[in-house]
Amino acid sequence: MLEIQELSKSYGKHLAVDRVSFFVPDGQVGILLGPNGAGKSTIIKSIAGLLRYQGRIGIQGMSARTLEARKIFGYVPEIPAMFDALTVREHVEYIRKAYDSDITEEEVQALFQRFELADKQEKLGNELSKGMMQKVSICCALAIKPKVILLDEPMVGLDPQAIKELKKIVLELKEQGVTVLISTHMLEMVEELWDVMFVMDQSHIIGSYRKEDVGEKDLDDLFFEMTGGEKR
Ligand SMILES: Nc1ncnc2c1ncn2[C@@H]1O[C@H](COP(=O)(O)OP(=O)(O)OP(=O)(O)O)[C@@H](O)[C@H]1O
Repeated sequence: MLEIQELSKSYGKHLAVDRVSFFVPDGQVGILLGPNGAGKSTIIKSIAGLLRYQGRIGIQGMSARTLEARKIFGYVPEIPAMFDALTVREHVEYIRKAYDSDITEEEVQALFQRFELADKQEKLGNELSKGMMQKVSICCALAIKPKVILLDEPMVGLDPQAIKELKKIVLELKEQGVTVLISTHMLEMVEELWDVMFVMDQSHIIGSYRKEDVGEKDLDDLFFEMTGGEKR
């Protein structure tokens, strides 16, 4: 589970996230949906421990600042960061060791197969395309076998096959009871995945929905109603 209480973050005088609170239960997919600059990445980076913030972030009931909490969550940043001198395989190996993960070699190979990285395992970080880096970054986060996973705009830069695979993986994680938080500005990317949706605009959550309450209503209509925009 992921619990955010009164999270605020300023960059200098600019308040990027203003007293945001939300909760994603075990085995559910939460979506942070909003336009560019709404504050989604700032929330995700705060949860990942990359920023100083005000408020409380709980992961499985523990403060996100604790080592115990950090050991059980995976994070896929918006912009993947690779080690230039490590191969694809070594990236995953590094994470496996750092997190003392019990992921097996077979499971690592299965992940590489799913993301079409099996024949790229010996390529170095600085020899990868942007999309390949994104795939390695996803494999690294999954190699932790996390209880909570944060995916910041994960579909951007991925090819259609990888998007399909990632969506399948998100549904599998959900089945396993993992808590997933995905940020996106593209509603159509998460339509079949979400359980709880937090719509953000200008540093705030302006509305939240649970899938069971929305029923058959058109999500686009709800979203544009809330943000005051026009439907495409
Ligand atoms: N390092 C930074 N220094 C100063 N301002 C920042 C910094 N990072 C983000 N901001 C500002 O904070 C606000 C929220 O940015 P954030 O990246 O969280 O938005 P976002 O919803 O993730 O947007 P996008 O969809 O474009 O990734 C924006 O106004 C942005 O300009």
